[in-house]
Amino acid sequence: MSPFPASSYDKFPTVTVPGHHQAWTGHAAWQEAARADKPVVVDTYPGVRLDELKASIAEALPGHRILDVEDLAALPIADIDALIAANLLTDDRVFGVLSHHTLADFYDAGRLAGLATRVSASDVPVVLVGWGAALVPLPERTLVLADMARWELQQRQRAGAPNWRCHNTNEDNLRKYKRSFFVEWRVADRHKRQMFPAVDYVLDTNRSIAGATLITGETFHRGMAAAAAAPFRVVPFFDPGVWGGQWMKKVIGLDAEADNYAWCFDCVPEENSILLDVGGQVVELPSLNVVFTQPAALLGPQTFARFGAEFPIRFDFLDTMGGGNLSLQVHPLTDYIQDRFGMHYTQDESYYLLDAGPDAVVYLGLKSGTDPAAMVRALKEASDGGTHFPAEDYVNAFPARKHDHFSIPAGTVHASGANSMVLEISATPYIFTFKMWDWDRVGLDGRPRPIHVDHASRNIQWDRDTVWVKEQLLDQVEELGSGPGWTEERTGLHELEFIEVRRHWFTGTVEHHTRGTVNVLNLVEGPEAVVESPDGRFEPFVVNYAETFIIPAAVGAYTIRPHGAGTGQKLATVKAYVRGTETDLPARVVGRPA
Ligand SMILES: O=P(O)(O)OC[C@H]1O[C@@H](O)[C@@H](O)[C@@H](O)[C@@H]1O
Repeated sequence: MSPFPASSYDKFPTVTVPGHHQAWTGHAAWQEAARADKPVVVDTYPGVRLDELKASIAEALPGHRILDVEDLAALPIADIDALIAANLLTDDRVFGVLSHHTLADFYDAGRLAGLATRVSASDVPVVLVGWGAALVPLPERTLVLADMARWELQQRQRAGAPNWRCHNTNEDNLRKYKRSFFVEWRVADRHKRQMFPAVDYVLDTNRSIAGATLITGETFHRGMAAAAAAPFRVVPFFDPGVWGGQWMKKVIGLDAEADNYAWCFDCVPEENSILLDVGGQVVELPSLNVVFTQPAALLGPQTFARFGAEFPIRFDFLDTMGGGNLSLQVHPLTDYIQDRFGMHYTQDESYYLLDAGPDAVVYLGLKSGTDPAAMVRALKEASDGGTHFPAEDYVNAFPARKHDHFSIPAGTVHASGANSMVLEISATPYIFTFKMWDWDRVGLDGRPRPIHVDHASRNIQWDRDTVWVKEQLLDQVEELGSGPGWTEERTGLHELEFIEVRRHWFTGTVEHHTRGTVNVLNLVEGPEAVVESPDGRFEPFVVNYAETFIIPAAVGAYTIRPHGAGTGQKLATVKAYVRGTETDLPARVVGRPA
């Protein structure tokens, strides 16, 4: 294993909103929102602490009447439970079916209309609050979106927060997450997207209600447009796990006292946040807002046409250095994930090794000659009866070295072994892991982690054996071109997957072009590089070792060269994009904003 490289990895990247913009905090925020002589409507993302919010508004605006729209007009939770029962189905702790409800389904339309009448008849100014406050049919209003990133919501759930209007403080976190993932967040994002064109203000409630910062809708939209016009990074988050390791602590500079860190999600815009610098004040918002408000500029017309307002590429880290094996697992085929869970596309993956111990292996594909029935029987016995599953008898273990790239098309049995530092370059879905064997251990909560042998056995592609994996998935690197001070290679992914990955090794300047589609990169070798615009369209953007960064489709031409501590060294980036979405049409023809 190479000594852990030190990195200046930036854990709090920000996007500067150009121009002069104001932000308000505390009482000043509510006074600003109430400035116009109109009812104030504060629509909250589910999970925002409503009691604190109401108390804080009451303190700042003592002359106002505050009406909680949820208490006054939402359906009883038992009725909502009945409506969404089909989405949460079964006893399964993890998997449900994606909801296609709208927030209006969870409300009594008559009561919403009654609230509107009450507001117009009120002799004092009114503030409406709650998830769905914007559904009250008012002729005029000041609309505030109180927003929050999913990652913060998960932390709150782990600390005891219930689901929306539920009394499930002590429920298993996986079940809380399931209700959020399959229902609440789908409905909330659908509702939020409708509000974006009309928002007067956006409130960042990620930290505290008392310290919540307010910006205008115009500042918000400028910030989103700024993100989609230049290279940017989302805010990474780090999570411990049963197999977690020690590498990220040292390289990224995380809490040395923590037991381990397993995951770093540093490009999962669905869950991450983005930091906007608004005149020196930092505002945190879900990075998904960039995807929703700027889909064509960010994704490019062809990726948007194919996926909708959805960021299809996921980069994350899996650190098992000094830790354990991931569960032995398989991901669903597209046909299965659509049929069973209502997802549009599946969890195709790949592991790029940022670093590897001398004993590191990737478990990948079945041993040639494996008898499917015998393997499924052994897995079932192990999960039912607590017997040992001899994984090595059934599954290949290939040595893994730094800079190896393993493709893992859905349906292929796999796991990263201990003592590996993986950069996952995968399709965005991330919870559809069918664990088959968890190496005789329990999860961090002391309970066995959920095992899904039945789902797994319906998805394993039994012909992906030793021979197939060696031919199709190992050592696929192909040199594509070179120039002064650089070479370009294709490292993956397998032809069954939709992501193309190019690696550049360079000592000089490499010319890149988005060709009308979003690029996601990581500096996988060398301490520091700079991304520049040949025609000065964006400020030089410095990236450090192991940082993932997004180049929006609208950027067009950009260059990357060694910089600062990286000057004079041989560096490498990996770059991912959706195959077949590049276009050589001029930008104006493909709809790039002016
Ligand atoms: O099931 P465990 O062991 O936690 O591993 C789960 C991890 O596996 C990897 O292959 C990927 O699918 C990750 O997205 C996932 O988080």
